[in-house]
Amino acid sequence: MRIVIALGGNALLRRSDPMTTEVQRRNVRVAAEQIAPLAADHDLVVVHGNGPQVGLLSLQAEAYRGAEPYPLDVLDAGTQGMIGYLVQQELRSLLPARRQVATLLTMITVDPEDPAFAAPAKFVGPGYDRDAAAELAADKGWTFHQDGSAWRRVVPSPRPQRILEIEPIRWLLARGAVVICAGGGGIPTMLPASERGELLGVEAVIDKDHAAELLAEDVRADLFVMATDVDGAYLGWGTPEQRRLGRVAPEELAAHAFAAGSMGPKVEAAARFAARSGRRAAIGALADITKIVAGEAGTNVIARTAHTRTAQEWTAQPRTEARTAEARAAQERTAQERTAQERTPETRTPEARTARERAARAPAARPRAVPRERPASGPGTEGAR
Ligand SMILES: Nc1ncnc2c1ncn2[C@@H]1O[C@H](COP(=O)(O)OP(=O)(O)O)[C@@H](O)[C@H]1O
Ligand SMILES: NC(=O)OP(=O)(O)O
Repeated sequence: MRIVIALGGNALLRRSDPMTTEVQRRNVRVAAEQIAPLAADHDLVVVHGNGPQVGLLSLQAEAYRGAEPYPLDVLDAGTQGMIGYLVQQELRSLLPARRQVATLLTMITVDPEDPAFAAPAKFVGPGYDRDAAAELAADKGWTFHQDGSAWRRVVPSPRPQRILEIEPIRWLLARGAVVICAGGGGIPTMLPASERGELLGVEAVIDKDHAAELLAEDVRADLFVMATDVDGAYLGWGTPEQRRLGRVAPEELAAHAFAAGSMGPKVEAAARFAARSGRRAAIGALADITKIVAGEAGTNVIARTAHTRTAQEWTAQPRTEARTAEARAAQERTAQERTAQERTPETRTPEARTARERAARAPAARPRAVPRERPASGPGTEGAR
């Protein structure tokens, strides 16, 4: 089987854990011990979260006054290296020497018009008590939402559209490597308005469950597993009546509400994958990965209509390729429109040309206008996670 496994950032750094390298390594080792035995029989792609880690890097960046803090896209890239390194190292230590493990920096495109830019919802960094969160919000202009009993910073989390490195990911898989990619949901990236324009990083953190789902479709995974710090998706979560879902169809999940920024994206990603692929998606505890793969643990999302999906439908164009084709067609249309405008005498003036060029650049320029949640005045008082 080909399996995409998404490891939760909160599972790698649990809320009660101190945010140290050693603690993360210990948690990564738990994950690696679960994943390594699967590598003998399966193609494996590992995606990791970065919520706690990217927030911590941001706090550290804010503490140094000698330079502008690094933007979130750069910090996202940092977490791909940092966490990817730990996962790669721990897996290599457990796998036979001949089995290659590779971590790939992965950029994923997002839509500048995504409504998520106006409604930050992705939890990052440590948890605070209410007063400490209010102080940081006032000091740095950050937004905080309640996450369980703690308050955590939230940042925009636009939907992933296209995985720019999908080809190298497939090359590595075809050569038998265990691939660690799309870490932290990928580095959010804006496509240029024209083929030759520059790619731009975006101040955001993509949800790694949505990114992993896109990836699972793009690599034609047989199974998509989201491993986190709970043993499944619960109905009535946090109430005395809470009940874990065992096996469920995607359309049944749509009838229930799940928490935005945590279980919500997992449930949505699982339902989407199961419905589109006819294959199984599962949500469960990091320590249970082997059992989840065997279908013996977690919340398993399986389409009722799986048998009606033909192999031909599932082998049709993957989403990233479909988006690429759409984007190319849009670029060609824009180029044709521009050529037509240039042929029109009244648009040939320098002013008209400048306005047109500005308009062409506008979508790509937008992410720079996404509020940078700053300024800073030293590190905040952190509560326990
Ligand atoms: N309905 C629910 N069922 C189970 N867990 C839930 C539910 N609603 C919210 N949660 C929370 O979701 C968390 C897992 O999501 P998240 O923190 O985003 O995980 P990760 O970072 O590991 O991907 C759990 O620790 C739990 O506190
Ligand atoms: N990027 C992301 O979704 O990270 P978490 O899994 O840590 O929330």
